[in-house]
Amino acid sequence: MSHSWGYDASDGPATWADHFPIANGPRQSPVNIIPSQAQFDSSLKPLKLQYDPSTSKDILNNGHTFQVSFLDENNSAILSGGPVTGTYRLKQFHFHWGESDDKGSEHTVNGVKFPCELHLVHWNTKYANFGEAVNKPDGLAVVGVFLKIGSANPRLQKLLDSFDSIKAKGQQTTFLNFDPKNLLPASLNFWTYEGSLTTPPLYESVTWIVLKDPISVSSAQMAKFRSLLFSSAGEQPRCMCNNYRPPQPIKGRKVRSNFK
Ligand SMILES: NS(=O)(=O)c1ccc2c(c1)[C@H]1CCC[C@H]1[C@@H](c1ccc(O)cc1Cl)N2
Ligand SMILES: [Zn+2]
Repeated sequence: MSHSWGYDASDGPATWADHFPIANGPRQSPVNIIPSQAQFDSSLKPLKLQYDPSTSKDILNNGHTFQVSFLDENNSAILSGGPVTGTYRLKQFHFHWGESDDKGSEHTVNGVKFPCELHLVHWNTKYANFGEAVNKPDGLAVVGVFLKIGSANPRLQKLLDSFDSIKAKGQQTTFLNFDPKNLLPASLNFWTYEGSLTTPPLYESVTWIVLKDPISVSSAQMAKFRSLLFSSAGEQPRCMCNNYRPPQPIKGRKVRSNFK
């Protein structure tokens, strides 16, 4: 039975090292990105994201966030190029957000928090499956996309419309024909660094690819994110928000960019 963890004072990020000592490891995520200290690397290839809407499967409230999972038996939805070698398959995407619009992202830029951050999780096909890849140093590639308060984003609407059926922990519903490409900004300019999962088990297995440009979300749409619950049906309702880990020490790591 894996140890239960959360985001409260009693079980949140400050306590995770008690059961997951890697929390104090050398390549933990997220980090604060300081653009002026990032190194432009002309050898970085353009990021290639080739997604297939027919691979989307379901949407689940897992008690920490909500996630949309994808069929990953073939190379229909893949990431390649950028900082990685080989082909990584899309497994799922999920978000992190705050109780108010002034916080919620995991990565920060010059110390600035965004209200929300999207993570698209991909696993390295040099391994047999996700479970084999998840704890290998080159096992995962996660694309991070910031959400910035602005006009309502119609591309989020299908997600928001499903929230009433996944309000509580453990609730799941089918979620077909969703193209995650629609959640990406126009530019795929990115920062990249070697890091970890941002929640337990905090495996140091992630090549992070954080896009420079945000997508928009309205304040009203953010309020809908906060209608989800950490708690199961029938339990005392607990608002699903502030499900973000704060930036971790960079410990000498270099953040590279594919843009000047
Ligand atoms: N914020 S994030 O993108 O860094 C992040 C953090 C933790 C976890 C996930 C994503 C998801 C997606 C990949 C692993 C999966 C989960 C996990 C970890 C280990 C497992 O053995 C199984 C699962 Cl399902 N935990
Ligand atoms: Zn995440």
